[in-house]
Amino acid sequence: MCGIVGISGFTPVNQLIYDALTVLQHRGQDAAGIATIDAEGQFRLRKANGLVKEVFDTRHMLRLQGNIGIGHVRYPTAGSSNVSEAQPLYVNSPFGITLAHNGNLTNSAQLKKELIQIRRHINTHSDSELLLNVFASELDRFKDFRLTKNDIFSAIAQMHKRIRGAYACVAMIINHGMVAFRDPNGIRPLVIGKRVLACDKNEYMVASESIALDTLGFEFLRDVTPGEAVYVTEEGELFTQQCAENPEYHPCIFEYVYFARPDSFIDKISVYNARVRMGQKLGEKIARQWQHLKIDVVIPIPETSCDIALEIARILHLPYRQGFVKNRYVGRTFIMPGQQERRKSVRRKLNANKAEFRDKNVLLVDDSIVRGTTSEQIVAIARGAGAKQVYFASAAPEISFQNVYGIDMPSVNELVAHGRSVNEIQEYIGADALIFQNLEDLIAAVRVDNPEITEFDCAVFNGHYVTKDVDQNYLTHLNAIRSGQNPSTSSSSESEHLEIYNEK
Ligand SMILES: O=P(O)(O)OC[C@H]1O[C@H](OP(=O)(O)OP(=O)(O)O)[C@H](O)[C@@H]1O
Ligand SMILES: NC(=O)CC[C@H](N)C(=O)O
Ligand SMILES: [Mg+2]
Repeated sequence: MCGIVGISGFTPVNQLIYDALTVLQHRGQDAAGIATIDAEGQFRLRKANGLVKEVFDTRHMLRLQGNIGIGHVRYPTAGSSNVSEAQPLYVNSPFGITLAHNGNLTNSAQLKKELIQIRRHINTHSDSELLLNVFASELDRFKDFRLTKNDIFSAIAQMHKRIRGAYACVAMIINHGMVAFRDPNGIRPLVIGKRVLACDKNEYMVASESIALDTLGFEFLRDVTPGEAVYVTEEGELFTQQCAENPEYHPCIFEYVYFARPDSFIDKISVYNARVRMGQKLGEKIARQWQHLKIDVVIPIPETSCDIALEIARILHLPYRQGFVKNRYVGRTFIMPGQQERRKSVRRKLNANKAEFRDKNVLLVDDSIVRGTTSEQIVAIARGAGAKQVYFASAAPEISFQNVYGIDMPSVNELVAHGRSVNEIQEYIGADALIFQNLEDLIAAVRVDNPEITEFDCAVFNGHYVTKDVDQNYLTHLNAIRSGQNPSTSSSSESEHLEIYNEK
């Protein structure tokens, strides 16, 4: 679940994009990158593996000159974690184009074949490189050196016909400006904002989450709608157009469960309110089904489940206690690459506050159980801290199906709920009782703020893929190519090499 940002302004954007990426860091911890266009019309680019604060030194920031730029934080879902697949990505034909992508394509093999046939070289296993080349090939159909806004919009309309999957993107075209677009199902989020300078000129910003606009002092204008494209010319003029033939609103429900920050609004829905309502629904289910259990205290598993657990405690009239202390210097474990790394990090990240567990029946609450990495260890930690009984509640239903739209769950074998009953999962994680949210309740909890959304992408829970192109063959193939894959990150020497190649 990567984070993307783009700013088209009249003042230097390097620091603004850096700040936006730090706010979007929770969406990707593997690599970060920024590209700008300088006063001579040249791209400046810096990208490497690592957190935003590790990737950009002062010397990089000084080189990232220009009043227009885009940025990316990466959580890989295709190819590898290698720095060659870090974003923004770049092509030099038919124009200099850089692009940053959040999502995952489902017809990559087909696109690659088509691109090779029209003599476009693909150098990595990144689906985003394919997407960029499809965009470039569609722009190549226009022979005038200067593209009009209609040319750009019709190139995106053609892309929507060729590309399947999830994609929220921001790009820059040399001599033209900034372009952003969202796939026809709106699976990944994208918002647009503006700020007005003292000289009365408008600067525009697009980002994965509204919090990036808040932090940078941009006014939230609206969500980019599914299938819609945004074009801000070099002169700062904004144009938007619907480019999909049959757009539908199917945002990914897992953004609300886990990915997005609680203070974001996605498609008019407050992520925080959605989580509180998840807590309410789950609390009510616990009250109905666990009357026989005597719970002493409700304890969240920081950080994402805190808002949910607080509401459960309120519904159950029980105390809420911070039984686990989170090490603030360890990032999100679920989006780390490799199971070994994820396992080790849970213990480094969370430690029990023993006084909250001793001789108590505790209800541990998490937003979701995916591979069971967190829950399995946390139940053992709670017991080690002296808990009598350890009950566990998940605010999301059982995750039994692969994700193909930008969450790294390519293999069902990794999912603890796949092929297991609730009792078996309970046994696997070592809890004394386990309860999951119902899918209808999760959907109801999220939908309240925006009833216009009739169907969310809930594929990980129900196996229904909204792009309608995902069949068992594809899922089996995905399982085979990415099962247990633990892509290595690049060495620092590789990264330096790339840096010299790309940077002024
Ligand atoms: O079953 P698993 O495979 O362990 O995945 C689920 C866990 O991972 C996430 O936490 P994470 O540490 O990524 O981030 P957080 O601090 O935002 O909760 C999520 O909130 C669950 O706690
Ligand atoms: N999580 C994402 O959005 C990943 C984007 C893209 N598929 C990549 O792997 O780089
Ligand atoms: Mg968590």
